[in-house]
Amino acid sequence: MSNEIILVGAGHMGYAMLEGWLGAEILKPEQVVVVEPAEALRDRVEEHGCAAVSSAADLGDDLKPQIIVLAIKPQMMNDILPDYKRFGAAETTFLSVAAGTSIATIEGHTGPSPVIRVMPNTPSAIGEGMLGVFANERVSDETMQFVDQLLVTSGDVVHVEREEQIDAITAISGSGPGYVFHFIEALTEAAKAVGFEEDTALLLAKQTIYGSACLAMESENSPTELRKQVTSPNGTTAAALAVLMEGDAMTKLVTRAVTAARDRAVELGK
Ligand SMILES: NC(=O)c1ccc[n+]([C@@H]2O[C@H](COP(=O)([O-])OP(=O)(O)OC[C@H]3O[C@@H](n4cnc5c(N)ncnc54)[C@H](O)[C@@H]3O)[C@@H](O)[C@H]2O)c1
Ligand code: PRO
Repeated sequence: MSNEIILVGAGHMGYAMLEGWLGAEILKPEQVVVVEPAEALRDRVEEHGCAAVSSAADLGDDLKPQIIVLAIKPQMMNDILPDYKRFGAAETTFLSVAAGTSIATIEGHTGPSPVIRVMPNTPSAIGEGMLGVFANERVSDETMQFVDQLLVTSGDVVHVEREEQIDAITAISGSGPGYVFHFIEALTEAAKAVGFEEDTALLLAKQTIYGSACLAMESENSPTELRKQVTSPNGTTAAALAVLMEGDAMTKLVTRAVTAARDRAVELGK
């Protein structure tokens, strides 16, 4: 079996994953062909030694890829997928990272095909991603093993049993970095409000989130226990948490946000 991969879209997500795969030497540059209309983004992948073309029409007639990675916007799927119909109903597996787009939508264009949905996140760019995976029954064990090998170079991988769980993963870990970056923004603004310059405020916020995330990963204690260890009775943390936890405010707000993201993923799939 060949390991040839066509990567459709080398934007934020497509490029982040490609860098991980090449960096971990799971793939050699000559095994990947990238389809990307933006010239600057083609140049970027060509610097890694990958071939890059601007449209599917420029792909060779004799190409028989093992995997086509779809890293394009969900709103573009219906326009772009017909260009890949010729690879459908063959040995090619379609791997989509698009939010919302269902396997049924993809097979609507390609015909019955092996399809894997992966929901990565942007920390995949530095190998610290969280990735959810769902594969249809047409995906062979051999291809799934190979794809898992690729995906672990981007971070932690969980397989889910039902396709709709990918929408829920999208709302937690797919979009999650956006929530965390917003919390960094908020903490930075708060640091400025209590008197720090921008640079120091940003450092205080980023290192606090980074250190806390590392401790949560490394410690055997739960986040609840770790929170209690920070919180002296009648102390400073207690004063702040009284604001954030009043009426479960933070949990309710985050749950509303996650539900909105999950609902949007469902909507994008329609
Ligand atoms: N960015 C994230 O955090 C994230 C996380 C998980 C999943 N995703 C999913 O990844 C997908 C891509 O998102 P992104 O953030 O990388 O967007 P992006 O805009 O950075 O990348 C999309 C790329 O597709 C290219 N493109 C447009 N038309 C094309 C065509 N006809 N053929 C090939 N390429 C074409 C664009 O030039 C662009 O570089 C989306 O479906 C999104 O839901 C994104
Ligand atoms: N970025 C994509 C979006 O916002 C999908 C998850 C993260 O739609």
